Amino acid sequence: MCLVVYQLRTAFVLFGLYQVAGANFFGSLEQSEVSEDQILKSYDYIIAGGGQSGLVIANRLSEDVSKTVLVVEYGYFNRDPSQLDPLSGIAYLPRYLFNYTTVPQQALSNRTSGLLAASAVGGGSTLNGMLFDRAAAEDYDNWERLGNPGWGWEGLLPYFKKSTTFTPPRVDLVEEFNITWNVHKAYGSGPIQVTFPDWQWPTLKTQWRGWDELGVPRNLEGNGGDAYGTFWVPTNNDQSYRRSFAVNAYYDPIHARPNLHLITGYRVNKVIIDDDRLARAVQIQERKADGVSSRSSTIIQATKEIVLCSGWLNTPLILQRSGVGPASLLKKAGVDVVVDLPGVGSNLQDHPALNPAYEYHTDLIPNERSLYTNATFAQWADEQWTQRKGPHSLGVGNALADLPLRLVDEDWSSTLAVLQAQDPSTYLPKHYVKDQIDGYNAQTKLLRSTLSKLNNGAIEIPFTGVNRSYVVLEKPFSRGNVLINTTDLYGAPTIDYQTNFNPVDVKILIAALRTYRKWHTTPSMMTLTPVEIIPGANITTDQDLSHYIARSIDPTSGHSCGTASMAPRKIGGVVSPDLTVYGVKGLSVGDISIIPMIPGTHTCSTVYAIAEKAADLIKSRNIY
Ligand SMILES: Cc1cc2nc3c(=O)[nH]c(=O)nc-3n(C[C@H](O)[C@H](O)[C@H](O)COP(=O)(O)OP(=O)(O)OC[C@H]3O[C@@H](n4cnc5c(N)ncnc54)[C@H](O)[C@@H]3O)c2cc1C
Repeated sequence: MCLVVYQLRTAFVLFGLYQVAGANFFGSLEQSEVSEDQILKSYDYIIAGGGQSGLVIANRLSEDVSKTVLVVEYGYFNRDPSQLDPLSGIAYLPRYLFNYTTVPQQALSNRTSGLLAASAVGGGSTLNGMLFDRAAAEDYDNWERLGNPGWGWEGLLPYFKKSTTFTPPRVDLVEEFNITWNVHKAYGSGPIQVTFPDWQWPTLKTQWRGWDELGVPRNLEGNGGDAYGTFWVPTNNDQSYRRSFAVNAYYDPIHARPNLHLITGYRVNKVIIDDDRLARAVQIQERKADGVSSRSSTIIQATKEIVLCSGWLNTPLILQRSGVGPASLLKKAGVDVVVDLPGVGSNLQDHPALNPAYEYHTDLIPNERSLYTNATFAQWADEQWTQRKGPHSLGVGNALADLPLRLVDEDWSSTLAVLQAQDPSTYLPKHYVKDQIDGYNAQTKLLRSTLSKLNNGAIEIPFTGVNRSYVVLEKPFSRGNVLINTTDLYGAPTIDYQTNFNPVDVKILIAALRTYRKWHTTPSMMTLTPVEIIPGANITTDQDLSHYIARSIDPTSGHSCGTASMAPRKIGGVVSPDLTVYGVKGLSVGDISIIPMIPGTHTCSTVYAIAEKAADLIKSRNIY
């Protein structure tokens, strides 16, 4: 009897959805996209945020045609074809980003900073740099060691593979540049296409030799758990070097599913949680250019689960507006406390990055500048690109040096000893309670052990055959936070990275800048006659280097995470290893916020794996 009722209900819902989707096909909205008037009163699953993780989870949950899925996305589609080209990865269009700034960063001469939080269908994957790498196995194993069974490298590898398909580049390029990879170890047959471009600058070979001469070991495949030393990294492009991302890989192929709805230009204001602490519905509201909506808000019910995928910035804000967060903050903001969960919005981490530069006086030709200085070469490059070949297929580059602390800092053991001797509360945000301090202690204990090993990186230096690079802090010890505006719940939040607040971060960065210089003194690099431009060869003392760092470091590489951290509740966690929010039923998080300790990698590939795993976890607890 129950089964019959269930089938009737499902058939009714599917019929309703099919009608709506059919109507969209002839309208201005994309198929599967609905307007507010077409939206149903209730869905099995509601996903807050149609960014990178949201679209993966929407795809997987709607595979079961008996389940209805609604995705609510604040941003809009970006269907401009140029957004698929490799160079789009360095032009972060402001209209697809949230427009907030941080509070003054105390350790950065009180500078404020912009931030990178995507606001578009496909989220970060729609505009990111497309470098497609993963961290060393050790970094994910630390998530598991922190108290998250199933989230180590072995637990994530099937999901890394499930999300990705690798295609080798042309053979002569492979031979000329000694490009290496290991399909079996790293890749599967998933929706995201990855490959190497059709071009590399000749100077890249010199740079590789420089790292060899410095004693940095080469790894054949970084994406198989060995992301340390030097290694090649593919980009998430298809074989015509077009961006392969959450929209064209996970959404477009299934956009006509009748059980899937997507509404764009709407904000999830909050989750409505009943007296039994069951998440029952979301309140959504139309977005307007000036941020003010003319319409009143609408409530949509979820019968199985609400999944927050609004990213590192907005997932904690939605939780806080819903009454889940630090009680003292919520009371100040006039929000009724549903669950006092101090970790919501804390534990913010990113990869602070410096951008030093050299002039190569005897650079190889052609080089990147040839595109502007040599008309014949530029014309040839343009012609090549009409066949989707040549220099324009190269985006952000494909080689990384991921340097273990021991190769960066001669004094590494005393650096780690400084950490051990620290009173952690000195450098943590002032509102941290005991559980959070205990959690931070657990993290630093793991990081001290990890950084004493050679199987992971403390500093990343991408090299692309050009004369400038980034020096990136992979495992920062400073922690920040994202807190709602207590006078206007939808106003600009308080965003504080506390970049370099812990002096150990500065110590490691100084050692890294010196290593970067040392690389330029190797015999191979000296053939380029490099002359330091930024920060400048006259900046040599620790004090001068730390001033340069404070003046110029960018607090973000676009890898912000940790603000709804997966960890035991007694050490400040927000979600359990099954990704459900502590203290609330029917509510989970499936995006980058759940990362407890930032991995030493660009985060896109890791987010695909998290979202794929999240979808399996959600399905497994909602079988009926
Ligand atoms: C500019 C930039 C460059 C990057 N470069 C690289 C790179 O080269 N390589 C790499 O590996 N990684 C890179 N990253 C990181 C990577 O893209 C992100 O870590 C990843 O996309 C995060 O996915 P997510 O699903 O957690 O969040 P997002 O993809 O950001 O999705 C969150 C979505 O939620 C929506 N949203 C927010 N609030 C609400 C609300 N209240 N209601 C409804 N919807 C809401 C947003 O509009 C957004 O679409 C970059 C990121 C950025 C921003």
